[in-house]
Amino acid sequence: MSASIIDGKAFAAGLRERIGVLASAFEAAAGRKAGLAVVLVGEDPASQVYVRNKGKQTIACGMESFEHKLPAETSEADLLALVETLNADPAVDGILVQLPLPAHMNEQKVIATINPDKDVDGFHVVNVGRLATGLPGFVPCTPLGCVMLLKDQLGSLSGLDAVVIGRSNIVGKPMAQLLIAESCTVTVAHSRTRDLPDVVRRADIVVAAVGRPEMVKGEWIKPGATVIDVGINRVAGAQEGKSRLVGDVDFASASTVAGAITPVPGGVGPMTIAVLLRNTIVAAHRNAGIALDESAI
Ligand SMILES: Nc1nc2c(c(=O)[nH]1)N[C@@H](CN(C=O)c1ccc(C(=O)N[C@@H](CCC(=O)O)C(=O)O)cc1)CN2
Repeated sequence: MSASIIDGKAFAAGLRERIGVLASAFEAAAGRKAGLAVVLVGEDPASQVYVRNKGKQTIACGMESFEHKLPAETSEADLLALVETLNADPAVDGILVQLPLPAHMNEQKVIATINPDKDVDGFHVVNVGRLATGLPGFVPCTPLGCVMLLKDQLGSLSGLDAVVIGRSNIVGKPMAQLLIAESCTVTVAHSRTRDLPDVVRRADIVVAAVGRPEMVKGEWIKPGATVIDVGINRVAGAQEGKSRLVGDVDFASASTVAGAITPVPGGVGPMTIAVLLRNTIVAAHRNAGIALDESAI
């Protein structure tokens, strides 16, 4: 292996520490804690773990956690009513509805109901527009976490060739916008891209967010490139009945060619919740009209 391993778990721990300091200062200045409301509909096991971890980490950082767990058969109207209640609650600075939602609910409609200034997931179309036009808003947590890791690793990203594999609203598209804002030359690749290995081979930065286990091979990677693996895929383990997590990148081969690479688990994943807490403390300051140097977090 030649690549250095980008330790997202350690970076996320450092970020949470900085947020903890800001959260105490916010409480002293505002006379209340910053508050994050997380809504879970249904019993998806992975979502239950993520929501539990969000609650625990929110409290550990000195913020207030409001958890709302609704049964899978909750009507869309009831969920929208809860979101409206949270929009109106001054103790709630950030609102997150855990995805995926049950099939009978329209995710876009639910997201559109969240007040954009409490949309700490950055999924509301107003925040999508703000990101695209360079206005202050909220940026989706996973791609913002990827950019934080990239800047920590490389310093300036200006002028670098970046390939984002995947064009989802949650990761691929905002990732491309963020890299453009960092003055990268960005290519967004997807299932219809012709000669993907050749496209990837030109990139100084590769962000893989396709949801296909170990799809990106070492021989696709330009020597010395920085590889960010957003994939979290559970596959069968070596032992019968056991599973293991792998990314969208074939770590074994890619790590012999890349200059730096994120592992799965322990790379991008832990950044998602840490950045959510970052967005929440930012929302709290904005909502309370208290100044904060957001670029320093
Ligand atoms: N409303 C939202 N829903 C979802 C989001 C989101 O950002 N907002 N992202 C994902 C799930 N997610 C947080 O919600 C999340 C995913 C992964 C991790 C993480 O720490 N992963 C670990 C491995 C965890 C494991 O063992 O399974 C890692 O990669 O090291 C945290 C949060 C979808 N829904």
